[in-house]
Amino acid sequence: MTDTALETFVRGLPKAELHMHIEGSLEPELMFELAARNGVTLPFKTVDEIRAAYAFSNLQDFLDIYYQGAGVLLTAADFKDLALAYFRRLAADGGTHAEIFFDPQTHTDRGVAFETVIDGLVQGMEEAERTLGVTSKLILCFLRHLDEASAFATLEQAKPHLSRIAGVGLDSSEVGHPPAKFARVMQAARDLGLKVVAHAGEEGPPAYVWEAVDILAVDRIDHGNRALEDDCLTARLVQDGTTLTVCPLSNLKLCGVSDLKEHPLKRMLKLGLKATVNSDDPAYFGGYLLENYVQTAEAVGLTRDELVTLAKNSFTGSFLEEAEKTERVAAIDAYVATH
Ligand SMILES: Nc1ncnc2[nH]cnc12
Ligand SMILES: [Zn+2]
Repeated sequence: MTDTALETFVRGLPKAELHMHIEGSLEPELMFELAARNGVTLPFKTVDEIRAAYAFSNLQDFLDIYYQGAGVLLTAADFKDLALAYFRRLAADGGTHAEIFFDPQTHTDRGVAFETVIDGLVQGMEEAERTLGVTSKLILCFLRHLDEASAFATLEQAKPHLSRIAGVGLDSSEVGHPPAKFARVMQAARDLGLKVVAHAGEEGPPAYVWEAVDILAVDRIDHGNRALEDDCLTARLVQDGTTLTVCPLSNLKLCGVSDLKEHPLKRMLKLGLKATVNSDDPAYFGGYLLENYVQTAEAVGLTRDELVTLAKNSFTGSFLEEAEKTERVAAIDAYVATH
């Protein structure tokens, strides 16, 4: 396939995104607009100055600037605008469903009410479904650099809103904060009927992926790249059919791989792992969903069949109802039969 044929094919392929932090979709332009609207002073004067600051050598480098950027989000309207901007980009990329992460502690710790965050996001999600036909679910992430008590307090705040939350996750600084630190709060979330996911093996060792699997009994692993260092763990993930939400451009920007050509996505598929493609924090990592597919396909030489597998995995690995998954996969088959 030529570059444009590849892009056209993937754009038309129905796809879900399962790993995207809504705060990580805050583009510099919207950051300035919200800063002006809310009277927040940014340490940058121009959009170009912000983009120039997006040179990271590891996860922590990125997180420092990402938490600072989120400081412009104050009202429900801000969260709604943020969500809608993301859904418009996703729809333009041929995305039809998203399961988005949000980090309540980033906001409640600076005095923004949990309700403000979730009300705004849900308004954006509802409008996106109405106007763009994009469906979505919310995954509440606990910040793993904070303690268990803070995670429990956040789960308590979430209780009146459980009908709007599909699951809980673990994000932020991985190394030094293993999944076991959150075993009890993740179990409490599961007891409330929530799905459980966790970032693991992004920078952390295979032992953290084992903990996510054995201690948290996760429904999906977010990233999972370093699981490949352990054959036994890889075999377990294949056997369990665990979905990995892989984020190639994020891995490149945070120096998990030094060149996209070295990205393990194709290897994961060949090993039988149920990998998906995702953008993680698209405003910071230089590409939304389509760019992640296309740039990775070009770099590692994904076949048309592999692209179709990735798109199907994004629905079968989602938290949609089984009947809905079947319909979404049928839509992919219908597209592939005619393109
Ligand atoms: N890639 C990532 N890893 C961990 N925490 C995050 N929060 C936002 N993006 C993240
Ligand atoms: Zn992430």
